[in-house]
Amino acid sequence: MLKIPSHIAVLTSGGDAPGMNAAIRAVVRSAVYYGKKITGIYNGYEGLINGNFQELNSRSVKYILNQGGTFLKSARSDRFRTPEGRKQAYDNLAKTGIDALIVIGGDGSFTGAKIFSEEYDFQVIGVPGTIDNDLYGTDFTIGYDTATNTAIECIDKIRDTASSHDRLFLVEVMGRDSGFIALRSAIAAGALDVIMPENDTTYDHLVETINRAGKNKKFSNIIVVAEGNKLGNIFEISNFLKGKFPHLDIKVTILGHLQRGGSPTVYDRVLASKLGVAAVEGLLIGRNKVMAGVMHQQIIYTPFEEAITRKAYINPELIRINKILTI
Ligand SMILES: Nc1ncnc2c1ncn2[C@@H]1O[C@H](COP(=O)(O)OP(=O)(O)O)[C@@H](O)[C@H]1O
Ligand SMILES: O=P(O)(O)OC[C@H]1O[C@](O)(COP(=O)(O)O)[C@@H](O)[C@@H]1O
Ligand SMILES: [Mg+2]
Repeated sequence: MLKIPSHIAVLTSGGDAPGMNAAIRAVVRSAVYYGKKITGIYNGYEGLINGNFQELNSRSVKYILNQGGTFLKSARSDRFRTPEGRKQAYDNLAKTGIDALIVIGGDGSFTGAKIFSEEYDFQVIGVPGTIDNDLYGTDFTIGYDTATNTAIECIDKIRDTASSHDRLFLVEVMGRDSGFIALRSAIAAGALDVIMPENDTTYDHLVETINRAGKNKKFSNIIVVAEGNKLGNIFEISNFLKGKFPHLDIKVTILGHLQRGGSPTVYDRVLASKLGVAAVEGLLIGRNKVMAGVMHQQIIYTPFEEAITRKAYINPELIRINKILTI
């Protein structure tokens, strides 16, 4: 028989992402709208284990829609990886009368959520919040659009100085195991090439690309490097290229955590609002162990198992387009 939850909890986990606040707001307001009790858990799974709970109401989430970060704070919790940690987490939920949980996070958070939900037969829904966009079951994750906008704002600035000095810049963007941020920012910023885990770039290919640029009289260039690429770290790549092209002035810039902050874009605010409502409505119709996502403009619920194990799709057409446009 379908058990409808009466008291929902929400937490943010893993790397923070712009738009997480908008998602929390949407969860809290829709829970209130449907007459449910709603509790915020601070510090992700660490707060779940420590009992760091706070009951929320619709006014608790005012003025956060446009704020980066997450007011509930986030954490990476080693204790939640242990059965003892998860037992403590369950005891705290049970003691507080919470009967459903919404986890806003990425692949790691959903792996933990799946294990916890199975261990304790606890109803859990995920909301994809990560700048990496590395989840199957949603076209965009919350934060990805803002992060790429931040990245291209920075790369545009690098472009100015690269052009003044006829330099080659290697720019590292985030993406622990994926090239989504790299590919999208490369296209938007007109980068000469992009090195990411999905395209197995070789040193030979890089040499060929730089030679081609020289022949086509492109004297200032940007190559976007995803941190998770398989060729090597950005300094190794730079040293190799310096050896091959001693006449080129080659510089390295690492954008790093800049990409994780800032006010969310309209796209991320709207996506977070849709997904926060979808998560609560999903719980109310009995969905469990699934992630709410938007694919082709439609809300869909994908089992955690698929969301974390199936590969999020990098569109090879974008790689082809970038090659054509940087001739
Ligand atoms: N195999 C696992 N078992 C239990 N918890 C996990 C597991 N993998 C990840 N988690 C929990 O999820 C948290 C967030 O995962 P992480 O990979 O850091 O971020 P994200 O969710 O953004 O991908 C981890 O710190 C840990 O507490
Ligand atoms: O902030 P930290 O802990 O240094 O982690 C950096 C990692 O987090 C990310 O920014 C986001 O990844 P997650 O959302 O999976 O946590 C990655 O791109 C990056 O590799
Ligand atoms: Mg992740």
